Amino acid sequence: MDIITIIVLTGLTNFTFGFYSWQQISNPESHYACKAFALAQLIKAVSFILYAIALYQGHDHLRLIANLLIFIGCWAEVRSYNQLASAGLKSGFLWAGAIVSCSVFTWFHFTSGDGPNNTMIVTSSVLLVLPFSASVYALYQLLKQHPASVFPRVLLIVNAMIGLFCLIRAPLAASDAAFIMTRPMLVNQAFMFATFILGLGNGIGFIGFLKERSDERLRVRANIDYLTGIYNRHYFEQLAEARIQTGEDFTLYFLDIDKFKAVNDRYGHATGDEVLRLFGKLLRDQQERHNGLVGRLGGEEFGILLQGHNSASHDAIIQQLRQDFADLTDNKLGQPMSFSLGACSSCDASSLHDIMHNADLLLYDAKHQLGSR
Ligand SMILES: Nc1nc2c(ncn2[C@@H]2O[C@H](COP(=O)(O)OP(=O)(O)OP(=O)(O)O)[C@@H](O)[C@H]2O)c(=O)[nH]1
Repeated sequence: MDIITIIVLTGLTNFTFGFYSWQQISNPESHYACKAFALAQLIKAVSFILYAIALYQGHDHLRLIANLLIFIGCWAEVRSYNQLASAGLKSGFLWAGAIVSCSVFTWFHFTSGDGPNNTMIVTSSVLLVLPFSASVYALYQLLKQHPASVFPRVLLIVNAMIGLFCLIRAPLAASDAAFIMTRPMLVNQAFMFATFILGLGNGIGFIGFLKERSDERLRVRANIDYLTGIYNRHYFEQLAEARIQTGEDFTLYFLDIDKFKAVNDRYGHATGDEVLRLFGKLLRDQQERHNGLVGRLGGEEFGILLQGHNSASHDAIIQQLRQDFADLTDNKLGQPMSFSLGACSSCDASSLHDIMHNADLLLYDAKHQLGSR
């Protein structure tokens, strides 16, 4: 395919992904790296279109502008990957990279004679190795953080591939004075095709990664109680049902904080929230220690599922929970708080519904006794 056609296609690809990413900036589920990525793609889109025009018309200064925009676009892309992976590359380094690349290229442009020539190809190839290496570094960090995701791998492969291509192209161009972009050479066509694949891979990899990330966040949010950070009722029941299906023996405890309304009334709703968070954290610690399952069932009512039947070990766990909750609330409010509970084991009922119903009745009895005291 004609090299100018490939360049135009590359520009259009960058434009498409840039436009889409730009629209995603205002999406609250998006990542802040989206802005740098969108800018990078749009800058590269403009640069490739200008480059195609410059080569077509033999316009030297337009070719210079297009090349400078490519450097800026590549460094902006490094910035987006750096933000996405929190890779720790300093902002000053990225700015310096862009400024040095543009300055060196401009100097060679004016000293290497008119028209496209091999010096310019060597210069641009060498200068592009640095941003691609920095991108590879940041994307490697991203891959380490998300080893199960295919998208960081795609990004890493296309950026490493084009960086390697630049490394190979530089000595090839240096050894051949006739090595110019407008000459229909296989290496040039292959390089531009690789650039097209890079544009495609970057767009698919970046947008795919953001989509995967936002899906995961939504999934977590749908299952987690926003205040306490433990599972919500719906997900708690789902996981408990799954344990029934596998035939696991367990005991379900319903816990309801006593006199909670008085905390709200006396100290305010924010303090009430903090007590709930604190209780949620205590339960989560138990979940981690005992491979249990905990959830907020609503208001100041919580569920804890412990493996096995009611036993001395369960009593010890509940006792520890009571003690920790009393100590923490005593410290915070100057009065120890407690909770009532009702329990039912999986061998005393045939369905989750019945287990929960029994536990609820026993909790109700416990509350009733507390009220009549
Ligand atoms: N701060 C806060 N309060 C909540 C939340 N959800 C429910 N509540 C409050 O929890 C209180 C529950 O009141 P009650 O059902 O009377 O419970 P209680 O005061 O603990 O009484 P007993 O259970 O009988 O000991 C109500 O005042 C609700 O407004 C929440 O997310 N945050």
